[in-house]
Amino acid sequence: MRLIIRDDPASASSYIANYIINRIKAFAPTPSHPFVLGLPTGSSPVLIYKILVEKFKAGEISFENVVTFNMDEYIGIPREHPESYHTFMYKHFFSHVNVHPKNIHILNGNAPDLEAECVAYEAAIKAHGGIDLFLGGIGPDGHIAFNEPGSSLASRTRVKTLAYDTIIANSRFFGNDLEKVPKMALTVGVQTVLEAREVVIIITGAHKALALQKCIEGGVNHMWTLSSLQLHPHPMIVVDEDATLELQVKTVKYFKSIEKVAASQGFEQILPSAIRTGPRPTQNHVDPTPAVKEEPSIQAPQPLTSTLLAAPATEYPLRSHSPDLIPDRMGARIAAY
Ligand SMILES: O=P(O)(O)OC[C@H]1O[C@](O)(CO)[C@@H](O)[C@@H]1O
Repeated sequence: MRLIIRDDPASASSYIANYIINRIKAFAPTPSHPFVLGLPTGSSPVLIYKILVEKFKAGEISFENVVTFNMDEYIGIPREHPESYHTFMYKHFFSHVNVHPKNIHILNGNAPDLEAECVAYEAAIKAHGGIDLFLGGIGPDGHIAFNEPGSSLASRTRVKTLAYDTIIANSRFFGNDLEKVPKMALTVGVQTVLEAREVVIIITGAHKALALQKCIEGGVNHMWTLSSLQLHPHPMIVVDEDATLELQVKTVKYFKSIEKVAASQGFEQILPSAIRTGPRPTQNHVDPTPAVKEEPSIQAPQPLTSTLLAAPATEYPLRSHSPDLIPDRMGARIAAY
C-alpha cells in the first residue's frame, strides 16, 4: 500500500492527474492495445478531471486510445438528469477530451434487465483485457464505488441498495431533499475493483479521516470496503492533510518517509515495466455478450474467497525493484518510542 500525503486537495489531485498521464504515456496505447481506465464520480475527482482536460488541451496527453469504465450509476433517473453519472462524466470529462464515444462504458441504470446489464458489464471489462488503472473515491463510511458497508468483498457488478448515510451525503446534489435521491444504484463490485492492475484512490477532507484510518490502520473488513485494498498488490491512496486527522502520527511519518526514501533512491512513482508497456496478448474486443455459465449473477455468485487472495490479474505488472517491496521497518521503529 502506498499512501501519498499532500497538503491540500489541489496538490493531491495534481499528483493523481500526473500519475494517470504518466501511466497512459508509459503504456503507449494503440487502437488494438488500449489503456483501460476505471473512473469515478463524486466531488473528489472533479479537480483531477479538470487537470486532465487542461493537459489534454495543452497537447500533453491524448485519450484517443483509452477505454473507460465507470464505477457506478444511479438506478431510475434519466441519463439526461443533471445528477446522473452519465451527465457528470460528460460535463466534467468526456465532452472535453478525445475519448471515442465507443470506448466509453457507463452502467445503464435504466436497463430493462438490470442484472443482465451488470453481467454484461463484467464481460465487457473482461473482453477489453481487464482494467489497467481504477481511479476511485470513497464515501465517508469508507465505501468504494457504491459498495456500502457490509458489501461482500467478493462482490461483482450488481444492483446495490444505498446506505442511509450515502443518501444523506448525496442529498446535497438533490437540493437537500432526501426523497429525490435515488435509493438504488448499479455498481462495480469490490472484486471488480481488486482485479484492476492498479487502484488509485483520492480521499480528501476531515469528514473522511475516520474511513482512511479504518482502511489503513485497521484490518480488512467488509464494514469499510476500502480496506479490501490491503489485498491488492498495487494500491495507492492519495490524500490531503485533513484526511489524515485520525491516523497515528507514526503512520503519517512512516508513509511520508517511504515516499522520501523512494525519491532519494531515484524512484518516482512511475515504474514502467515490460509487461505494462509492451503489447499484451491479443484480446479481441469481441462479443460483449457474456458466456452465461462463466459469469456470476445475483442468483449464482461465484465462490470467490480463494481467488480473492490470489494474484488478481494474469498480466500482472512486474516490478523488479520497487520501494513498496522494502520490508516493513515499523517494528524496529516502535522500540525507539
Ligand atoms: O467525492 P464525494 O463527493 O465525497 O463522493 C464520493 C462518492 O462518489 C462515489 O464515487 C459514487 O460513485 C462513491 O464512491 C462515493 O459515494
